Amino acid sequence: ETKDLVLLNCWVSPYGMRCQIALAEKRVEYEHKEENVMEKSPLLLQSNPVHKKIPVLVHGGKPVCESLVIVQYVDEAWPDRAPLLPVDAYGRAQARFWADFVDKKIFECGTKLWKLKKEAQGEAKEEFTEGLKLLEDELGEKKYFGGDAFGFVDIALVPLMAWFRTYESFGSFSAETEAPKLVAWGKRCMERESVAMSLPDPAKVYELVCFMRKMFGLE
Ligand SMILES: N[C@@H](CCC(=O)N[C@@H](CSO)C(=O)NCC(=O)O)C(=O)O
Repeated sequence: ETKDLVLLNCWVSPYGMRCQIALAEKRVEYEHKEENVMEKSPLLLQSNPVHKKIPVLVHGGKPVCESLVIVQYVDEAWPDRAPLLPVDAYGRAQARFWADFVDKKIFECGTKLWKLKKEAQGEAKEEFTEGLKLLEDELGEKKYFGGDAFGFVDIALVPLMAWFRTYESFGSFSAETEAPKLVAWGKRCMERESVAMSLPDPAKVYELVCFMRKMFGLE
């Protein structure tokens, strides 16, 4: 099982963290291959010729690309334990809707907070904090996004906890002020070993982003 399951990843990627959490929830062993996205390996280029991006899960030599697709694949390939998506069609549709929202309004937007100069950030910052508020409302008083069970939407969003410090710093906002319920939810998720073992130290993420900003001439 271990030899024929490989995750091509990069430790700082919130997308890769999703896959690590899903595999940990399923207690599935796999080989973690760290990629340097500035020097992509032949295996990565061959496994994801379309986007040439990590994460890629290679199962029995067959590549699965796109983090949310990988998480759903993991749920279906190991269906006998730790279900990640709800069983009913409507619950699955809602989970997919919010996971897609997280992609667009949190991570795609969040990237702009550190990749753009202050003056160009305006719209992205608006969209990001608006996204946080909508997620706060969606979570409400629930323990997790799916209710009492940790699941797909939680996995999609929780890598935010490793990036929040970086987004706050370059987006000049306070997570505690903008999204107190999300901060509390993030702490609850971090109590799960599958999450704690998959998320890097936020200070290390911040350090790398500062280095990348210098590399991109943003500082
Ligand atoms: N929609 C995809 C995004 C993956 C991605 O951006 N991967 C980045 C590293 S993490 O920011 C990546 O591989 N970038 C390499 C490149 O853009 O050349 C997913 O959900 O898997």
